[in-house]
Amino acid sequence: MPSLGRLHLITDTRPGRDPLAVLRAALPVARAELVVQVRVEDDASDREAYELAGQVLGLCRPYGATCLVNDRLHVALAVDAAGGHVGAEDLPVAAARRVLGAGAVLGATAREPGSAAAAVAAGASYLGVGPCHATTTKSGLPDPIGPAGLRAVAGAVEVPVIAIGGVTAASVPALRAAGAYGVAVVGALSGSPDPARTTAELIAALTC
Ligand SMILES: Cc1ncc(COP(=O)(O)OP(=O)(O)O)c(N)n1
Ligand SMILES: Cc1ncsc1CCOP(=O)(O)O
Ligand SMILES: [Mg+2]
Repeated sequence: MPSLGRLHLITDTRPGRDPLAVLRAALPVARAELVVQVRVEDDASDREAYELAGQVLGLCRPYGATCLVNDRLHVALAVDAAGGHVGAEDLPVAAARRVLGAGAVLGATAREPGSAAAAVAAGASYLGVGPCHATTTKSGLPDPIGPAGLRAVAGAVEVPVIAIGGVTAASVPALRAAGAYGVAVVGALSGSPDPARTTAELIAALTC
């Protein structure tokens, strides 16, 4: 399995957002360090997810960036994405691994060491851990775990830990010090007035 990129850009498909414009700005800066997770709103159709994933894959390919699909693993298979990401309300990790196959990238959400270790034992190749900080991007989330919570998870597993939730370039050093291999962001890039510059700041913080 190729090494995982450190900057995970999760598509923001909320009204008024332009995920492909953000991606076009980020790709030339982050290149193969970029993992794009295609995440659509729950009420989006599979056809919409499929078409967005196909566009994302086409944009990623020349840069060697990785494309994953959130939740909808049949869409990941249909577009030949590198893999997918599942959480507590999605397919169980072991089932997701059977669907995607042994060679796929498979992320799983975790926020404490026990479930993190279980997800890895079931076949997760990386963990999305959070929310690390407060965020308005997704509602109904539990309280942020902060760098200390992330440190507990990172200490319990051998796979890359990707910090998610309210992450900005300014918060990356503390998350890395706590054991994060990389970060996943929605708002930091989608809401940036200059996504190319913000990507450069995130990459600098992740690779220094
Ligand atoms: C890298 C990463 N980490 C966590 C999540 C959250 O997944 P999940 O808990 O299934 O929530 P939804 O994103 O499906 O709403 C993620 N997508 N990516
Ligand atoms: C999907 C998800 N799961 C935990 S936090 C989050 C959203 C992260 O978005 P942002 O980077 O804007 O805080
Ligand atoms: Mg999910």
